[in-house]
Amino acid sequence: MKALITLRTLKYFTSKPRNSQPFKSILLSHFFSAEPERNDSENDNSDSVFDSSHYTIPNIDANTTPQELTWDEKYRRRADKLVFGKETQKSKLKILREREEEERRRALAKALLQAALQRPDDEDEDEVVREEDQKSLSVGIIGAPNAGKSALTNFMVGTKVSAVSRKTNTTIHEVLGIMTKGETQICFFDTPGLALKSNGYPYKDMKARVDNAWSAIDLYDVLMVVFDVHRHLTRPDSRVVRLIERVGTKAKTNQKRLLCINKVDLVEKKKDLLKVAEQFKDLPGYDRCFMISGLKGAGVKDLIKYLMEQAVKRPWDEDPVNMSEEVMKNISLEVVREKLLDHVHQEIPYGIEHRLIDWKELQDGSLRIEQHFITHKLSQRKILVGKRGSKIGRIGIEANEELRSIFKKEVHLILQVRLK
Ligand SMILES: Nc1nc2c(ncn2[C@@H]2O[C@H](COP(=O)(O)OP(=O)(O)OP(=O)(O)O)[C@@H](O)[C@H]2O)c(=O)[nH]1
Repeated sequence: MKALITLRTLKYFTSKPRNSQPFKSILLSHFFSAEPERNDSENDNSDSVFDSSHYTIPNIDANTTPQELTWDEKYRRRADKLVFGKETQKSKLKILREREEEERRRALAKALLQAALQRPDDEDEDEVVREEDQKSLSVGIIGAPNAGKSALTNFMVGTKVSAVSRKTNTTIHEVLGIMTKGETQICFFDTPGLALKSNGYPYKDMKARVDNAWSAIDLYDVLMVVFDVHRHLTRPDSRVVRLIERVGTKAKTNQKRLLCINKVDLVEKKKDLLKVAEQFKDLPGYDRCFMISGLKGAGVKDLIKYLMEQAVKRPWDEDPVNMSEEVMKNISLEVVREKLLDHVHQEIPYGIEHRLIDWKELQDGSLRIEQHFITHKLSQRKILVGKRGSKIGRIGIEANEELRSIFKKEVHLILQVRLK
């Protein structure tokens, strides 16, 4: 009888709606971690590969309806009657129905939550704007490492375009983020963090990287300097003030420059913010100063409004409905990199080569993405792979789930850790 109850309980969970997968995931992960220990030799690559098809990933489709129970109701009633008697059978069925109802309620609540979280701008997406009506603006975002450039870009664009993490210099290349609203399209360029000496000029060893960033900034219609006000109030850095001053003194008459005093949410005493505003109020070369929190969104609406007003009549650079493949590829790299940084706390991610190896749209509309981490140290490979592939597996599961929700399609992510 116990066996029958267990069987029925298991059957209940496995016949639950698709959006209640975590239980299955727990089961699978338990089975996975119970695998016999394998030999982690240099040539044994089996545990260094994460393949999303081996894992169950929660379905995020809001329209998912609970699946029907697969066991025929007639046989269920007969079996329950024989085993439990009439009354018990009724109450068991009642419990099952209540659970189903609860699942349905949860699915509905989730769908409502998703609808509420959707940006109102999404309504504009299907509108076709004639080329002669289109307006464009290019915005370069510049600032000291960790100032919050990536978080602000992500907030404005609405998708993950840049890896956000607690470590500095996480932005490894320029990533384009696009915001299209009505007739206006704004392209954001996220520049790598600039490390500066106290005179406001770059260190020699960083020169190539920094020169790149500096030479690009003249090309933008608007240049936004992002500045971490919390850091300024707690651990002031003269290099950052010099960076702000230096950008202001660069002569370029038709380029608008903005100062974004960021992370205001971290400042407890608001009068401290006034002091900072006072300090920068007569700064030459800047058109506007905004107090914002790029992470929480405070003040970002005003900033976007200002940017929309600066847009000029010029055809859009990007198709607003379909993300260009190049942007999607960058997003896939950034999302995986962000998960890597979340799970590997040592400095090693910076020494590891991270490459997109394959990108294919499959016949069923899903995406097959293969990325490799390449290292020349066996010790680094071991850290990345984790015990019996647990670390690379976790990175893969989380990245896969996020990519599915960004691209709104099935993603088959394959990650591999290789030795050079
Ligand atoms: N509280 C708070 N934290 C923020 C805000 N903006 C960014 N952060 C955090 O600050 C850290 C750095 O943010 P990033 O967006 O990666 O900074 P970045 O300027 O792009 O950094 P680099 O890539 O190193 O140049 C992350 O931990 C963010 O979550 C903000 O407005 N408020």
